[in-house]
Amino acid sequence: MIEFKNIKKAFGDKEVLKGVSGSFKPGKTNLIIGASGTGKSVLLKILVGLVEPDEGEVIYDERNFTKGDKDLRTAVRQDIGMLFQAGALFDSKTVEQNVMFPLDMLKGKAYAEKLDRVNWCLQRVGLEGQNKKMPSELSGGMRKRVALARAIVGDIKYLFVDEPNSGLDPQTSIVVDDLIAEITQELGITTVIVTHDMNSVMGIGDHIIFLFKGHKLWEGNKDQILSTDVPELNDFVFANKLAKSFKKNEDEAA
Ligand SMILES: Nc1ncnc2c1ncn2[C@@H]1O[C@H](COP(=O)(O)OP(=O)(O)OP(=O)(O)O)[C@@H](O)[C@H]1O
Repeated sequence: MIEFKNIKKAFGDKEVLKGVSGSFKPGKTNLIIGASGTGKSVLLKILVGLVEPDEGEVIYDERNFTKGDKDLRTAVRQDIGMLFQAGALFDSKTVEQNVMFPLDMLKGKAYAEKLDRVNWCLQRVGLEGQNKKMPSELSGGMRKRVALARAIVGDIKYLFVDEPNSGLDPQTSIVVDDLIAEITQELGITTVIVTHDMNSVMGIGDHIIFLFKGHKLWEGNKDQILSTDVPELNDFVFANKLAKSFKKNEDEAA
């Protein structure tokens, strides 16, 4: 389980996070949602230690990541897999080399052992036998799956994903979302996804945190979100015209 308590962060005089707390459980896809600029990515970066909070703490299975020493932080980091937008594939490396990259950082593993793990991950994301392909030969959805294989290659406990569907069409997005949710359940890992894609919310939102202007305004699951009476969340959920017209019809029928 990942717990975060009273997280505050400002950049200059701009307070981005104003005391956000919560927890994420294993085997679940946990989503952080909210409008643009509301602090979702900053919270994600604080959780993984890329940004330090001004106040508050992050605890991984009773290990205090914020206050822990270097060894504790290194141990937690080794349990973390990341699939971030900026973490694109290396264009000059093959699929196999890309996925193996995190394992190459760890000393003491034999190549055959690393290759076994890479092949297992590639098979799990539906890319068995694509080892020697170059990223340029793959579709956007396949590249995302390679990045997912790379994120889980290190026998992780926690998976962090920033906007998994950016640049993907709606159908491919669902395939990637479902794959992340299946892997989360199978491996019993704690997955945290930042998104503003309502399809993801409705498809894989086991646990959802809604951020608004630096506060956690609501939390719940995909079955509860449509009947929320929090106006700011309603505006977010029913932001597009199609969803608005559904809502209007439902309200009129009630
Ligand atoms: N390193 C930084 N220095 C200064 N300001 C920053 C920094 N990182 C983030 N911010 C500011 O913090 C605010 C929240 O940014 P964040 O990226 O978390 O938003 P977000 O909710 O993820 O939005 P989006 O959905 O558009 O990605 C923004 O106003 C952003 O400009």
